[in-house]
Amino acid sequence: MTQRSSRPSRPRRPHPPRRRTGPVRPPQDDPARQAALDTLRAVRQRDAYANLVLPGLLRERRITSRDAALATELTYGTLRAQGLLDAVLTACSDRPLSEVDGAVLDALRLGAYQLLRTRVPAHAAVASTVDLVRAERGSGAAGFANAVLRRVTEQDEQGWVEEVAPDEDTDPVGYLAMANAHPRWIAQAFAEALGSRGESLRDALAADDTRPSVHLAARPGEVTSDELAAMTGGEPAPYSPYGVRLEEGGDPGDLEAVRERLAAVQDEGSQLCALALTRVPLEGPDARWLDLCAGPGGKAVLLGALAALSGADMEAVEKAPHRAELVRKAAGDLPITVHVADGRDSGLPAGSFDRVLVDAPCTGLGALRRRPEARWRRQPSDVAPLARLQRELLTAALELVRPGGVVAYVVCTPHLSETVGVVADVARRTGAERVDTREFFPGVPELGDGPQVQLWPHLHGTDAMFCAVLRRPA
Ligand SMILES: C[S@@+](CC[C@H](N)C(=O)[O-])C[C@H]1O[C@@H](n2cnc3c(N)ncnc32)[C@H](O)[C@@H]1O
Repeated sequence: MTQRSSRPSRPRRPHPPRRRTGPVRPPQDDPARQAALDTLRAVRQRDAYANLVLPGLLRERRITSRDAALATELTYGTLRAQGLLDAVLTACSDRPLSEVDGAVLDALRLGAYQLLRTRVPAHAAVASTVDLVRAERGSGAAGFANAVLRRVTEQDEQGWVEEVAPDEDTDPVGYLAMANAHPRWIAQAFAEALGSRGESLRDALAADDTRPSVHLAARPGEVTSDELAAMTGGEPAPYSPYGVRLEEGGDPGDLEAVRERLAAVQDEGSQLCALALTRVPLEGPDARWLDLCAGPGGKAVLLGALAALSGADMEAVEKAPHRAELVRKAAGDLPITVHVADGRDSGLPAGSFDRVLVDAPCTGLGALRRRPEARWRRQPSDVAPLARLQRELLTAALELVRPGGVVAYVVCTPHLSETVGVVADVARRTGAERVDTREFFPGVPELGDGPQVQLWPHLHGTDAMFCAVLRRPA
C-alpha cells in the first residue's frame, strides 16, 4: 500500500451523485475549471505546454487569487496524473477512451482528478464536470460523463490503484508506476538509475509526483543568499551558497530581485552542477570558460558572474537563434560572448578553453515535476537519438578544452543511456579521465558510489540532475 502523506485524503462518499433530470441548465460560471479545461485541450490538440498556455489564459480572463490557484492545481494535477486517470476512466466507461470525443475526455480527466486527488467534494466535482461537458457537447455527452464519473466515485484513489495497477508482487515497478502516475518505462529508468538504492523507487516516484519548490539563484557579487532570502521572504537553500527556496505561491518573475537581475529562477540542482565545474582544481591557466549548450542561459549567467569575479572570460554557444537571444538577454551587462552555432562544429579554436560546461539536450526525465504533460509525451524512442547527440557534444567539448582542462557533462535526466552510458563511452574513446565529481558537491549527502553525481527529488529536493566531470589528459 502506498501512503500519500502530502496529499490530503477525501472522505469516501457514502452515495454516488444522482443523475439529474429535467431541463438542461446553462453551465454555472466556473472560470477556474473552464481555464483548466481549455488548457487541457491546447495540450491535447496542439502539443502545447501547459505552463505557457495557462498563465496567458488567466491573465486574459482576469482570473486571480483562489480561482487562479484552483485552475493551476487542476490543470497541472490532471496532466501529471493522466495515465492513472485514463486507467480508471477506462474501467468506468462502456467504450474505449479512444472512441470518446476529445473535449469530453479532457473534462472526464479533470473530473476524475478532482474525485481521486483533491478535497473537492464529489458532488461538486461531478456536477461541475457534467456542466462543462453539457456546455461543450450537449446533454447526451453530459449523461455519459455523469455515468462514468459516478462510477469513479465508487472507490478512492488507493482502491482504484489496487484495481487497475499490475500486481505489486509480480510487477513491483509496474505497480509503483501506476500508483504514482508515471509511465512504466520511466519508472523502470528510475529503478535502473537508483541501482543499489532501488528500494527507494517508491520514494523517488512519489517525490516526482508532487509540485516542486521554486528556487532562486542569487547573482554572485551582487547579493548574498541571506540578503536574497530576506528580500523575497524565502529561505537559504541547503546546499547551494547562492540558492534561496521560495515559499509557495506567486509568480517569481514578479519579484523585484528577479526583475532587477539580482537573482534568477533556477533549480538548486542546476546551480550545484554549474558550480561543480568552477570547483575543480586546475593546474595552469584558468582564464577561458565555455558553455556549449547555453540556451536559455540559466547556468551561463551563474558561470558568467563567477567568471567575471575571478577575471575569466566566458563564452556561450547555442544552436537555436531564439534561445541564443535569451542567453544574451539573461546575461544583461555580464561580459558573456554568445555564439549561434552547433556545439559539435562551433568553429571555436580547439584546445582553447580551461573549463567547459556541456548541459546537453536530454529527455528531461529528471525535471518532470516542472513539466506536467512531459511524462506522457516523452517516448522511449526519444532516448537513443538524444544519447547520440550527447556523445557528440561531449566529444566536441573535450576537443575544445585544453590538455589538463576540465569538462562538466550535465543532463536533467537519470536515464542511464543519457548519463553514465554517454560518459563511459566518450571517456573510453577519447581517453579522458573521469574525475570523482562528488568532491565538487560539498555538503550534499547521499551521492552514491561515484565517480559521477546523480541528484534526486526525494533525496535532495532538487531536479534529478546528473553531473560528471572529465579531464582532458595533459
Ligand atoms: C538543457 S538545455 C541547456 C540549458 C541551459 N544550460 C540553462 O541552464 O539554461 C540544452 C540547450 O542545448 C541547445 N542545443 C541543442 N542542440 C545543440 C547543439 N547541437 N549545439 C549547441 N546547442 C544545442 C538547445 O537548443 C538547448 O537550448
